[in-house]
Amino acid sequence: MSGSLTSQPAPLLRVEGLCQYFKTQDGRTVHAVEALTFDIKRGHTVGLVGESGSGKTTAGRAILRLLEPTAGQVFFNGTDVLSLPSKEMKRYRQKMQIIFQDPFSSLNPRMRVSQIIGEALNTAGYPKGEARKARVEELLQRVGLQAEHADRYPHEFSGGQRQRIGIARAIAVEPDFIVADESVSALDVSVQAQVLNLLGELQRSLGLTLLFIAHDLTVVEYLCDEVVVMYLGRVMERGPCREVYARPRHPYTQALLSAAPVPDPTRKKQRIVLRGDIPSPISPPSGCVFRTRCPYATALCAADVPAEQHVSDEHWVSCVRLHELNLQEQGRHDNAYQ
Ligand SMILES: Nc1ncnc2c1ncn2[C@@H]1O[C@H](COP(=O)(O)OP(=O)(O)OP(=O)(O)O)[C@@H](O)[C@H]1O
Repeated sequence: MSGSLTSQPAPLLRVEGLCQYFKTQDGRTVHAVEALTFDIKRGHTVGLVGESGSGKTTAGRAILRLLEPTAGQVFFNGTDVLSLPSKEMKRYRQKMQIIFQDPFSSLNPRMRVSQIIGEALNTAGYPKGEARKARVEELLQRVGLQAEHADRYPHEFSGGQRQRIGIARAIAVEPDFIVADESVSALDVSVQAQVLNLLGELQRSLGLTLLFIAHDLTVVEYLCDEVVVMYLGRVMERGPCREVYARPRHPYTQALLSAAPVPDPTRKKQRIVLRGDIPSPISPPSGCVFRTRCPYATALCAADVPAEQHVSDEHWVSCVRLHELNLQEQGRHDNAYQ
């Protein structure tokens, strides 16, 4: 969205070495998020992508401290929010909001829209009375609904309208940062596009910083400045969308992009089909977690967890064979022109 900006704003959010484990009933450990590191510049939108089970939702919730992370730090405007006592955290909660995945279960069915949004205004200490009523109406109009919708219950709305109510609730407290968790996936394509446009418009006009959690790579390319690609709890590749989409360097990103539909049918591409299923996060593979499905894996990949390698600008890739694979690609390319 703001990818065309030439100046580089400072990060509003920095996630460092974030780990979120869960214990199963039989005492085993689920490594849902492992050593997650990335940042989001103020006013930027970052897309978090990966297959189902890669840890995206857990990461979003851990960042907002809706879960208590196992390890790591989350700096919001320079403050490590994970180490804040709960009283101080309350103040930060207002600045960091979430739009939930499912517009059907995230709104209390027994509350009118005015109460749902009013509840958010309560937590922000907004005064009651006429001013609040006016604020609710203003928020509804801001998200493309009407003032009279304030008296209705969630079941009286369509999926797209409910999503808009969720967005109004999130922006009611004037946050700086919003996690939007697949906020459009439950909707049909045209409604999805309208909600995406609304999010984009609000991001620009309110100067919001967004973490957009999604399966759909096309949506991320459309909406986001940077992308973080996760697999089995770990980051495989991250960087500016224009760079990662044009030159994906990690075999997993290449496979994901090869499976995404291309809007332009003349841009033909070969689909990379990954073998096997995603392993269990209870016993992730040693070394590179992607190696059991990677077409290029060698014994080297099982040895150590690959360190992130700097490719260009702010483009990082976690693959020990990165340079070797790139040389091979280069060789193929050169041969093709001989
Ligand atoms: N409370 C929990 N207890 C145990 N395991 C959990 C818990 N929450 C998530 N997990 C596991 O953590 C892993 C990551 O789940 P998560 O929902 O974060 O992935 P995701 O990438 O958001 O998937 P999806 O795209 O399907 O929403 C999964 O294996 C999931 O089963």
